[in-house]
Amino acid sequence: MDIFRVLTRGASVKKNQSNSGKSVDYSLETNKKKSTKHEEVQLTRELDFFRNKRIITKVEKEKIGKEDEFTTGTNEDEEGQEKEETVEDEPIKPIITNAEEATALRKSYKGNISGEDIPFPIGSFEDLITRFNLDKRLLSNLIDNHFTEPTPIQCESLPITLYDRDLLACAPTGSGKTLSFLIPLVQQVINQKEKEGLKGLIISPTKELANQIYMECIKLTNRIFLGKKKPLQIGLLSRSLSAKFKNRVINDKKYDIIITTPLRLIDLLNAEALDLNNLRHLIFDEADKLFDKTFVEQSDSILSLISAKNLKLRKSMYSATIPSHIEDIAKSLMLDPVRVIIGHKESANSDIEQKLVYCGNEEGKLIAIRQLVQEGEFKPPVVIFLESIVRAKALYHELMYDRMNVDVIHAERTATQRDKIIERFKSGDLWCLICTDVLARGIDFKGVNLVINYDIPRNAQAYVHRIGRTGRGGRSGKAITFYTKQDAVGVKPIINVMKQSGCEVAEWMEKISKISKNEKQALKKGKLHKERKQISTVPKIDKLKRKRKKEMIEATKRRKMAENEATIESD
Ligand SMILES: Nc1ncnc2c1ncn2[C@@H]1O[C@H](COP(=O)(O)OP(=O)(O)OP(=O)(O)O)[C@@H](O)[C@H]1O
Repeated sequence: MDIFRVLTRGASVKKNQSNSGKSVDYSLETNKKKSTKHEEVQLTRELDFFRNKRIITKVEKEKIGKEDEFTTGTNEDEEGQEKEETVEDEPIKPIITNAEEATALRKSYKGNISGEDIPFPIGSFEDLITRFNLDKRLLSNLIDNHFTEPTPIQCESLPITLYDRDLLACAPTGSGKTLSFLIPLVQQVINQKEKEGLKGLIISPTKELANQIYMECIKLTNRIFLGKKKPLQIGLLSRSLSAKFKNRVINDKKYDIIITTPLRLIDLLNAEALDLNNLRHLIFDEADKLFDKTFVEQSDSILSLISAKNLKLRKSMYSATIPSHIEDIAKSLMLDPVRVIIGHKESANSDIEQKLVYCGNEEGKLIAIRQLVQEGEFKPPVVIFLESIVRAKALYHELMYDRMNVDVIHAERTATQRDKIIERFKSGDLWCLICTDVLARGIDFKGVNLVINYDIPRNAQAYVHRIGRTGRGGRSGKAITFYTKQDAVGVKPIINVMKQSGCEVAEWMEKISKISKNEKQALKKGKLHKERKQISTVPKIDKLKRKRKKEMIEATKRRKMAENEATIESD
C-alpha cells in the first residue's frame, strides 16, 4: 500500500465531518464507534510499514501470560466480526541506541567492523527516519518493492555511508549489497545542495551487472524530485548514451547518478564530455574484480582522471570476496575508511548446499549431467558454468541434441542477444542457462535452484561468486561442482570454501584439501591449467554418420527444389 494513500486516508476522516467539525451520522453511533476503532487499528497497522508495532487486542491481553502462542492483531470475517488470528510472534526489531545493543546485533549476524568512530548499525529501516531523516518517497519506494527489513550488510553500511564515510564492505553473495550502496546514495543526492549535474558514479565490471543496478536504482528513485520540479535522473552509460554525451546532443549535467562499466567511463572522461564538478560519490561494485589484473589499469585511469579535478569524494567498495592484496589497494585509495565484513571474507552463502562430484574424465561430466536429469536433481532453473567460450558452445550443442530447453551466453554473443536470453531465463521461458564467467558475478537470478560448475572454477573467489547465483535473498539453493583427475589440485581451494561455509566435508576431502606452497603458487599463476578434452559423448563414427545423414537430407531438399522450379518453368 502506498504510504501517501495511507496518510491521506488519515486526513479523509475530516472530510466525513460537517463544517462544524461534528460527525454527520449520529444515528449510527454504535456502528460508528466500532468502525472508528477498527479504522484506527487498520490505520495503525497500515502505517506500521515494517510490522514492528504489536497491536494488542482485548482478547490478546487476556491471553498473554496464559499461553505460549497469542494473537498479534485482529482480522474481520465476512460479517465484519472481529476474529482471532493465531500467528507466530514476530521478532521485535531493535532500535540501536547504545554500544551493547550494537554489539549484540553484530554478534547475531557475525559482523566484524573496524575503523575509527564506527557509527551504530540500524536495527530497522525505521532507524533511518529518526537518525537520518530519510526521504519519505524513498521509504515508500522501498516498501512498494517489499524491502521491509534491512539485511545485515544494509544495517551496517547505510549509517556509515550516510555519515559520509569511506567504506570497504564484504558480505555474502545475494545478501543485498546493491541496496546497501543505492539507498544512501539516493538520499545523499537528494540532500546535496547543488541540484544540477552528476553527483554519484557506480562502476561495475560487466554490462549485465550495470544494467541490473540501473533497474534497481530506477525502482528506488521512482517519483523522487530534486527541489520542486526536477526528477532525479539515472543514466546507464550505454554506447548510445556515451555517443550522445560526446556529440553534445544531451546536456553533460543531465544525470544525477550514472552507472557504467570502466571502459565506457574512461572514454567519456578522456573526451571531457561529463561535468564532474558536483561529483561527490564513487562506488566500485565487485571491487576485487575491478582491482584485479584484468581491470586494475582501467580503475587506475578512472581514479587519476577523476582526481585531476580535485574533488572531495566519498568512496565505497563492495564485494562478496576481498582478498588481502585487494584490500590493501582499496585502503590506500580511501580516507579513514570503515571496514565491514559480514560472515567470513571468502566464504560462500550459507543458504547454498554444496556438493562435489568426481567424474573421472570429460565423458564422465556429460554422463553426470544426464544422470542428474534422470534422478530428478536437475531442477530448473539451472545455471551451468564452463571455463571457455568454445566449451560453453560445445555443451550447448550437446544439450540441444538432448532436446533440453537451453541457451548459452558468452562474450561473443551480442549485447541484444545476451539481454534477450537473460530476460527469457528470468521469466521462466528458458530453463537452463550455459555461460562462462561473464555471468559469474552480481547477476540476480532470484529463483535459480541449481548451479553446476561443469568446469572447476579457477580459484576460491570465482567459486564463491559462481555458486552465489543461487541461494539469493534468503532462498535456498544447490551447487554441484564436477571435477576430474586433472583437477586434483584445483579442487582443494573449493574444499576449503566448503569447510569454511560449514558444509559437511568427508575425511578424505579434509586430507586432500591441504595445499602445498608450490601448488598455491602454481594455482595463482594458472600453471596447473591444462587443455581439456573436447566435450562430447558421441563416438566419432556416430558423429560422421550424423554428418552424412544431414548432408543427404540437404541434398534431397536441394534436388526437390530444383525439380519444382523446373516444373514451374515448363508450365
Ligand atoms: N532488505 C531487503 N529485503 C528483502 N530483499 C532484499 C533486501 N535487500 C536486497 N534484497 C534482495 O536480495 C537479492 C540479492 O540482492 P543483491 O543482488 O543486492 O545481492 P548482492 O549482495 O549484491 O549479491 P552479489 O554478491 O552476488 O552481487 C535481490 O533480489 C534483492 O532485491
